Amino acid sequence: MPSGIRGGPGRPRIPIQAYYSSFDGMSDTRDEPVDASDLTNAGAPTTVVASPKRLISAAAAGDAPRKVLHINGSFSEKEPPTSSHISQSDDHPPFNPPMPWFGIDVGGTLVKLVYFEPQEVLPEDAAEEVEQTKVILKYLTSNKTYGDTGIRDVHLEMKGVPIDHHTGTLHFIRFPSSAMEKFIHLAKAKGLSSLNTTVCATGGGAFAYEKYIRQEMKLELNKFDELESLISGIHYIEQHHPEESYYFENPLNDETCRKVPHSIRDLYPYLVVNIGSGVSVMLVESRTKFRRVWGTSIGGGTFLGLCCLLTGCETFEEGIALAAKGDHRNVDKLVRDIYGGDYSRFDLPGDTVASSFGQMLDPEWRKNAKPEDLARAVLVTVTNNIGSLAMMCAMNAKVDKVVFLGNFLRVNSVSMKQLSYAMDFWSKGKCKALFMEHEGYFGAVGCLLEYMNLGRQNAHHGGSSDK
Ligand SMILES: Nc1ncnc2c1ncn2[C@@H]1O[C@H](COP(=O)(O)OP(=O)(O)OP(=O)(O)O)[C@@H](O)[C@H]1O
Ligand SMILES: CC(C)(CO)[C@@H](O)C(=O)NCCC(=O)O
Repeated sequence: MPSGIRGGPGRPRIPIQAYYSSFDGMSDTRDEPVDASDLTNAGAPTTVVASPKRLISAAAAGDAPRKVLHINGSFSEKEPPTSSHISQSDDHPPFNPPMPWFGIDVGGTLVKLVYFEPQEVLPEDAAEEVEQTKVILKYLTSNKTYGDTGIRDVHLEMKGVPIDHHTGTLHFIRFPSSAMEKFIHLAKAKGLSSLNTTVCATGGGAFAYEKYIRQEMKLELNKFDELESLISGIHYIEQHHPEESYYFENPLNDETCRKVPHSIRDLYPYLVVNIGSGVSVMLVESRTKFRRVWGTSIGGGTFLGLCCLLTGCETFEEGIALAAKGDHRNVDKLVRDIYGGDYSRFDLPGDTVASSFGQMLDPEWRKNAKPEDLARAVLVTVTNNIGSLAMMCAMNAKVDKVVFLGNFLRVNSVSMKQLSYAMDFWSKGKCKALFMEHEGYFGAVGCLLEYMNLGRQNAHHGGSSDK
């Protein structure tokens, strides 16, 4: 069986279309059909690739395969192969996809770009590619900000990490999705489109900007499912960053609260609640098996949108800073505002929110509510709603670990602590809220892994949804 091709005995197979290209020089490819029903006959020496452009850059790098197998289709209906199917120890020859090596996740609010800088000396005979890559590398790594809105999260950088046969540094960069067109022009100006490369992208924007990217940059675009990328990114980062996941001990006590590292490796099953613009909830049952079980439109975008509307703030950071010093009790109606105390019969303490924004029907309360109180009330409303949804999904799936991710949690310890407290309170201590340091970058990491695998497989499939 050629390296990277996995079927797995007993799994249902669906048709695969395949053909060989004989490769005799810089631009000569000839297609020969093969019997795709028996890939074990594929013969040696074969490398599986996705893009004819790769052939040309492989020739430039001096590692062109004699024959190339192009595959369209899936390997199995139930378990599509992803980067996570291919372990670091797979016995296959080193494969170098064209540089630069990055994955990009174009979300509803933010674009996340993860760039892999290899430690190794780049091959001499790919001089042009290397030179251009160096220009891009220098631009990315010598700056911490790009234009008006691009930011490199230096504190998240990961050094000495392996991807496939390479070791290097992962850089984490983000900018608003509204700057996507500007980014495309900047990338073009930095010479990205002159490289023989394929761009791998995930997130809704990979679809929305597909035509524009193809037109402007004349690059091949490979789109990957955002949730599949997210899950494989989680597995990868968890494996290579020792204190990635953690929980909060004593979340609501400022003096004793502390972050406690807690690995989620092989702790299946667990829920992943990704809080981006909207919220997706996934049940992860094994390294290769997950499904989207629920979602809600009341997410990070809701917080930011309502916060801008109610307080006049302009940025997420401003909104979070306001919320941090506000008091939601000046806006929300509590159980004790209705009962005069606890509603003991059903275990509802008096300080539980009975009605979010419930005091705002009174003109006097409205007059007294400060912008920071309103910001806090929006944050509490959105966070509580996500928490109770996560709790119901956890109960339904009978899991006791819920991993909360997404950029809504960036610089937002208020929500993380509140989620920790709420999960613990509602589950009577049975359910634990976990968090991860690389918050919103997992989709982009998964996409990078797909890119690094592009040479060995050409699969693109999403998880299922049973909402
Ligand atoms: N600098 C920022 N600018 C805007 N929003 C931010 C910023 N930092 C954190 N956020 C929060 O993160 C959310 C976006 O999170 P994330 O990047 O994970 O999702 P997305 O990919 O843009 O959205 P989706 O997955 O729904 O398409 C915003 O809605 C906001 O609440
Ligand atoms: C549409 C996506 C998946 C885009 O990332 C996300 O914003 C989301 O899960 N929104 C919630 C949609 C819903 O299930 O109601």
